[in-house]
Amino acid sequence: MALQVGIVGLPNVGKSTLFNAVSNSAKAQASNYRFCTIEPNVGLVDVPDARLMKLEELVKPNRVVPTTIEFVDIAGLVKGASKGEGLGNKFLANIREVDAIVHVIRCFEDDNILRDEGPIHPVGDKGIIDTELQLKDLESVEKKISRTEKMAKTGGDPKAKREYEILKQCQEHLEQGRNIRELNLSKEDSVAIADLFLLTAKPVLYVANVDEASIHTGNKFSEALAVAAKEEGAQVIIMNNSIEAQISEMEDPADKELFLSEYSLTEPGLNRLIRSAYDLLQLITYFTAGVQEVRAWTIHQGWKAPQAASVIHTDFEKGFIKAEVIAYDDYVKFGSETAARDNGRLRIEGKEYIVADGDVMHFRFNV
Ligand SMILES: Nc1ncnc2c1ncn2[C@@H]1O[C@H](COP(=O)(O)OP(=O)(O)OP(=O)(O)O)[C@@H](O)[C@H]1O
Ligand SMILES: [Mg+2]
Repeated sequence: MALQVGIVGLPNVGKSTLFNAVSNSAKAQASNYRFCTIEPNVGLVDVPDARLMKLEELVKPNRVVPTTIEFVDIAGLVKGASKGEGLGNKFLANIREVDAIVHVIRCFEDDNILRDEGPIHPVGDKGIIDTELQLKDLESVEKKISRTEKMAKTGGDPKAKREYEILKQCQEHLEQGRNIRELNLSKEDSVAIADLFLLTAKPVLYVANVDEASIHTGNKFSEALAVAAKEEGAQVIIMNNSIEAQISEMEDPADKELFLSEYSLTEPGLNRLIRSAYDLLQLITYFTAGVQEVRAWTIHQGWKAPQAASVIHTDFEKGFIKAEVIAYDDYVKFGSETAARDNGRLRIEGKEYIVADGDVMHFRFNV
């Protein structure tokens, strides 16, 4: 289950620079870390997780497999993109099925970097992109309304009627220039629009792409953006995409350390971004740890043990018997599975167990 994140924004705001940072950072890792470019604009990267490194140290496995996240870079959207202006429209389809959106906003001044929208204006820029995504969604909603209208109005099916009501509600909301995610539709009601993959229903986080001097403090632009983002309960990550791209190009870890310390950074901003995307999607990680392989797996918060097992193999879910679980902290405290077991810290859990972030799991199953 690779989580997919789509990068959107106006032209020339630093989207591809961010994407290159993402792609390079994976390439520059040790050889047992994977990178593949699925398409020129889709990059699969490892999710940085210090716990995985710790488990590697303790278990000394043949290989370590992090969990991954996919980034999709699209061409800059311009005003009118939803109606086919610019290149963006063609690519909007690419982000239909992403799980979350990272919206990059230019928060740096540089006269050499072309900008068609006048002085730097993060909130205005956010508005332009929001509008394009809303118009695109409106198109999808209206198409479905015209498809289902007759049935909802003439048929006696209450489900079709309810769906129609929700669609109308979405239409009205979009026409008012608002995003679908604000509607907070119930799980049940979301079903009515699930097949539309609405862009403004997806969770969003903002990257304030700031100038070098502002990476720790932010600047007046990122502050204005933060106010607007707060209104919609969204997070803003302050970073400098050019610096990120430079960090990611360095292959020698010592060079990287030095570069980071020159900027008084303890880690790349990219790590913060990836972790925030994880939180945004309410994902958690559990581990499997054996001498062959130490591996991180991504699941949704609240998943029970059999469902968690299914990301390894569907047979694990079907034939699930029980799970042996050691909390990450216990594993580290006692240093090995055996020691944790000897100290009574290995639990046997059944089908109803809700997996916790960091659990080290071993599944027993029938085939
Ligand atoms: N924080 C920053 N400070 C200064 N320059 C930056 C910063 N981030 C990116 N740039 C520069 O801005 C230019 C545009 O960046 P990039 O190509 O990543 O934009 P883009 O959003 O992908 O544009 P497009 O929509 O045209 O694909 C590049 O020259 C890049 O080096
Ligand atoms: Mg680009």
